[in-house]
Amino acid sequence: MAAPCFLGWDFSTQQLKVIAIDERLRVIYEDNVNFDKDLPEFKTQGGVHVHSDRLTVTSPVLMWIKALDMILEKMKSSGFNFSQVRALSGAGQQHGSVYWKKGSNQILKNMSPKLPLHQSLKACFAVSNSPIWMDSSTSLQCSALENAVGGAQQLANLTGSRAYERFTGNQIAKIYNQNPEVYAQTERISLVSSFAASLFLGAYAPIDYSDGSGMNLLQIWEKVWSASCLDACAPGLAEKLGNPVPSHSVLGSISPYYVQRYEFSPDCKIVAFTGDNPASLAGMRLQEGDIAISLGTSDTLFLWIQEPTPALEGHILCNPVDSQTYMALLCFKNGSLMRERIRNECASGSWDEFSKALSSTVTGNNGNLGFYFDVMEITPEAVGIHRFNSDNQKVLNFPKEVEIRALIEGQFMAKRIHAEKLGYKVMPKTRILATGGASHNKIILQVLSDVFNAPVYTIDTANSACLGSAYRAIHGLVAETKVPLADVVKLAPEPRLAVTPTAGAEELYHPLLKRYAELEQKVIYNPTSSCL
Ligand SMILES: O=C(CO)[C@@H](O)[C@H](O)CF
Repeated sequence: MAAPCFLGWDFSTQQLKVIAIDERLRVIYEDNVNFDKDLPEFKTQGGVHVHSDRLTVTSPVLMWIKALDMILEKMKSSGFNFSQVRALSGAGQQHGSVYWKKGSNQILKNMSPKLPLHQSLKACFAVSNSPIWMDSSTSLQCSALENAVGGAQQLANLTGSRAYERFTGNQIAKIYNQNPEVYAQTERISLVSSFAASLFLGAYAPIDYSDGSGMNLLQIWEKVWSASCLDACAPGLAEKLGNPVPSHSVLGSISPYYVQRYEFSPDCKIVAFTGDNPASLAGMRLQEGDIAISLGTSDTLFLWIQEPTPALEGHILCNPVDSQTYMALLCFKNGSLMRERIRNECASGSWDEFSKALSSTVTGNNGNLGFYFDVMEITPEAVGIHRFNSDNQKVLNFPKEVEIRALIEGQFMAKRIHAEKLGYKVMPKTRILATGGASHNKIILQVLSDVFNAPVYTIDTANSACLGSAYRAIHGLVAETKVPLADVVKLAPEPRLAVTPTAGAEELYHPLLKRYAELEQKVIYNPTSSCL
């Protein structure tokens, strides 16, 4: 009898990835299909089409389906034993939407195992090019939605976020506004995650609470669709969405299509798919009190939050591994490119020199504070470089080593301030899980640890969404027993402790954090005011 295994899928922007793990969580297979390289007939760049208006961004839904056909054939040719798969789950890029044409549920249910998926499903979509998270063409729909529910903060209180152009409700509203006949032909609207789950289920799969939190449509407290939001976007929308489900739900057994064509076991269970960021939270095995910080081109924070306070920045989502709690997502656009520009100007382009300069300056930088936004920042909405001395006077420049510390301390103080605005509380058991380029620099991590007064661990998250999906496949089989995901995956490799807080740092940063928050109000972008 072949040893049981579990599959995790990730339908991300640029590629389709799959990972197989055994019962001891060891990776026994992984593969990917790169949309640009392996499916050139779709002529995508980075997996997407940016339209001529520079605002509309879509991906061909048949490309995603062909990628699945391709990866399953690759697995079959490599001799992968599908019969050993006990359960599978997956992730999809958040916010993207798929529009199934009337009658498609029947086609899904009766796919012939003699044909690849894309041949059976090629006529199933009312919209061939799905809007995805990089789209920003729905500002009118965003304003209409916020007005309909009583404003941006009210919408955030209801759905966890103010209106964002990429969020699915606004995308659906645009399609209804611009192509009512396409909307009328649509029997079912899926997210990328629930669309992918539907392919394996052989029927329409429900949207899970966590990815559903990225639509501006789900009441995150009651976990039901908000009637006022649905009505503001399009008529009869509830029926087209179906009812949302807890993210750990077992949706059913795999479609007979896969049993007959690939020899999956008929008992292989499908666990609800979710968004890529919620799946990454599972893959990083975040627990209550943890903060995951991805230090990349943009810096992203994932937070596990018990009692969130939705704000006009950031996003509160239902937690994918514990439906009684929440997760927050904060994105800081000025991340590594900002750090590299200051490194080039103040440390001759050398990270060693940058680190030496950071080590040579005192914690708290003698009260000098800086805001560094080469591009329009989204958390908060601000742009430009703003420096203040210890008397809160604006200054035009700092000495190079002071500039370097002001940049790093400022970036991390902003993260703590905005995390706490969303309801996060730094607790004695708080761990920071750092990933991404800058997480290899211990001098930078020491500042992070001091600002948060918490130990910093490093983890490799290259496949976190895929791995998190495989973990969630295991968890889904036992979730009804209320076993937490952390217990199910305790055999996974532990994060590595990198640095702990410097004694006295908390007392020093406490007043600085307060000053930073006050000064931030002065630099926030106000198109009508003269420059500061
Ligand atoms: O828009 C985002 C999150 O809100 C992105 O991280 C997408 O999920 C990437 F696929």
